[in-house]
This record gives sequence, C-alpha cells and structure tokens, in this order.
Amino acid sequence: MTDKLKPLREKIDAIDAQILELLNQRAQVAQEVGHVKAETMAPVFRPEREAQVLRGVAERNPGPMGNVEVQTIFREIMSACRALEKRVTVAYLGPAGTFSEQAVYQQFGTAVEGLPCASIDEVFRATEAGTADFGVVPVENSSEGAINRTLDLMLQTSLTISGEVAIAVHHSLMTRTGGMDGVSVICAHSQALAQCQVWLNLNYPNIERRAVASNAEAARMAGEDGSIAAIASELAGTQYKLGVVKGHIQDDPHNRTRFAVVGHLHTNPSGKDQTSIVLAVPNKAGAVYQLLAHLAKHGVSMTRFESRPARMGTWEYYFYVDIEGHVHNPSVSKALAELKDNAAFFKVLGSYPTSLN
Ligand SMILES: O=C(O)C(=O)C[C@]1(C(=O)O)C=C[C@@H](O)C=C1
Repeated sequence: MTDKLKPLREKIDAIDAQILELLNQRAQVAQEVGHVKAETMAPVFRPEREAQVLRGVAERNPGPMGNVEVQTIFREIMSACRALEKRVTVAYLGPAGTFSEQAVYQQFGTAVEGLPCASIDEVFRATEAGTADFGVVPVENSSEGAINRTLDLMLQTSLTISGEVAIAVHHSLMTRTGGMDGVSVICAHSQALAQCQVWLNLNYPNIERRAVASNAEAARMAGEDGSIAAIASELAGTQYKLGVVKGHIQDDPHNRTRFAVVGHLHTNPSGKDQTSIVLAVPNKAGAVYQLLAHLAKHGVSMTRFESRPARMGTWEYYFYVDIEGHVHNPSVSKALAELKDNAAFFKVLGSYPTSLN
C-alpha cells in the first residue's frame, strides 16, 4: 500500500511545486496591474474581468475537475491577487454568519474585509459614505419574492449595481442542546420564518415564532438562552456553538436568494450582461404595455418584472425591470432611450455580468 502511494505523492509534490511557482508569478503580474491602476486611479475590483476569467476557465476546463470546483479555486486566486493590489471592504447585513456574508465570499472570494452592518439601510449608507468599497444586499428570494427594503433603497441611492450573486439558502433549526426540550420560542428573520412556515406548521405549530433582525442574530440569541431555537444557516450555528435539531427545513428545497453588489463603479461589458432599471408610467390604460413594447421593438429580452407601490396615496407603481444586455449595447441603449422619453420616471440601476450560477 505505502509503496504504491509513495511515487504518486512524489508526483503530487512536484505538481504542487509548479502550482506554487505559477501562483506567485500570477501574483507578481497582479501587483504590476495594481501599480498601473494606482497611477491612473483606476478601480481595483473589475467584476467584468473576473466574470470573463471564471467563464473562461469553465470553457477551457478539460476535467476531471468539475467547473464549479475550478471556478471556486480561481475565484480565490483572483481574490488573493486582488488583495495584493488593495484589500476591498464589503458591507453586508450582519452579524457574521448570515447568508449575506456567504454571498460576499461567493462574489469576492475570502481575501476581503467584511463589514457587518445592522440593517440593509446601513449597508447602503456605509457604501455611499465610502466606509465600504461595495455593499452586498439581498434583492429577491425564490420562495418569498422581492426584498422590498432593498428595492425602495435602490430607488433613492446614488450607488449603481456592479454585480449579482445567487446562493442556495438552506435553513436549519438549531438550539444549544440540539433538542427542543424547554424551547418556548423560535427566532429568525421574518423572511426565514416565511420560507419555513409549512414545515413549522407541521412540526411545531404551538411554539411561538418571533421575527428578529437577522438569522445570525437569532443564532446568537439561541447560543445565550436555552429557551430559544434559531432558524439559520449551519455556518451561523457553528459560529454560536448550536446543535442541529433538523437541517434543510425550508419549504422549497431549491430555495435561493439573489444578491446585488452595489457601489460607485460602472461595470464595463463582460460579454454576458444584464441591466436593471426602475420606471414609472403615466397613469393611463395600456401604459405599461406601450412602454415594454420599446424593448420588444429592439429585440431586448426582459428577465424580471417586479412592481412596488409608489406610496404617495395614489394607485401608482414603480416597476423594477431586468433586461438582457449592457447599456453599452446599441440595441439596449436605443430601447432605454425610448423608454426614458416615454416614462414618468426612469432610472438605470446598473449593467453588470450575469451571475455564474
Ligand atoms: O485584470 C485586472 O484588472 C486585475 O486587477 C487582475 C485581477 C486578477 O487577479 O485576475 C484582479 C482583480 C480584478 O478584479 C480583476 C482581475
């Protein structure tokens, strides 16, 4: 057994030495890029370039390693190289252990400075003020729909969307002991309670449910008080030393949340992009239909359409629309110019690479 392993391990050692050498060669080039960028005050984080690199490695990947694994490794390589240029600070809805934090790492890799914030409002404020270079905010959940606070803040903010990231959201019920004896309340963020309501109605119909600021906050509370059970990610459970009563309790096994990366950066085209806009239409029959006809006329596909009341006491709405393509594409820019001319309100939230997953 050991005799057979020895030469194979020697091969691995030799390959690792090459990988290490190449990684450091790459890091040196990234440092040179960093110097060029510093001279021209160019932004360090370039989401369109990172998306191209990640798509490229998946296209060229000969296997047997899977594309997701190869992309995870290259995301970390770029994260480490980027950190040699500048360590980017990213604000997210904290505390540590939230799905928002997971989304930060999925987009930026782990060589970033995470800045946990108490609310989505604070994520926007910290990014607008420059305390953070970017913010990561939840936009929509596949079971529960839009995150309204994010949509409302998008309307007012001076920030633009420079990227998006989608993550699988798996909820676990957890307590200090890993059992439910003595538990009188189940705490979680209101979205998580909603995403698990069928399971909770079936299994714990008589235990009070309480909405708190975040799932990680619920996990922190459960870590301090044996009468509290938390619904959160297992990552948060580990952080606060909780035992799992039951994993994967979300009603939809494919539950996902999409996050937007917001910042001051206007992302260049990556080759596969989308654009988010908000608009309002004059209050007359057929106005929405007429407006969207401008997209169809220029062959622009709509991938998302969401409405929010304008909250001015009238029956008026803001429409949040995602379309395929970048504002620099001629057909997109023509369609948007026509939309703008005919809308009562119009704002481009940003053009950015379509997420990999
Ligand atoms: O190409 C660049 O602009 C780089 O800074 C290099 C690099 C990389 O490591 O590949 C790092 C950071 C950027 O976000 C994009 C790519």
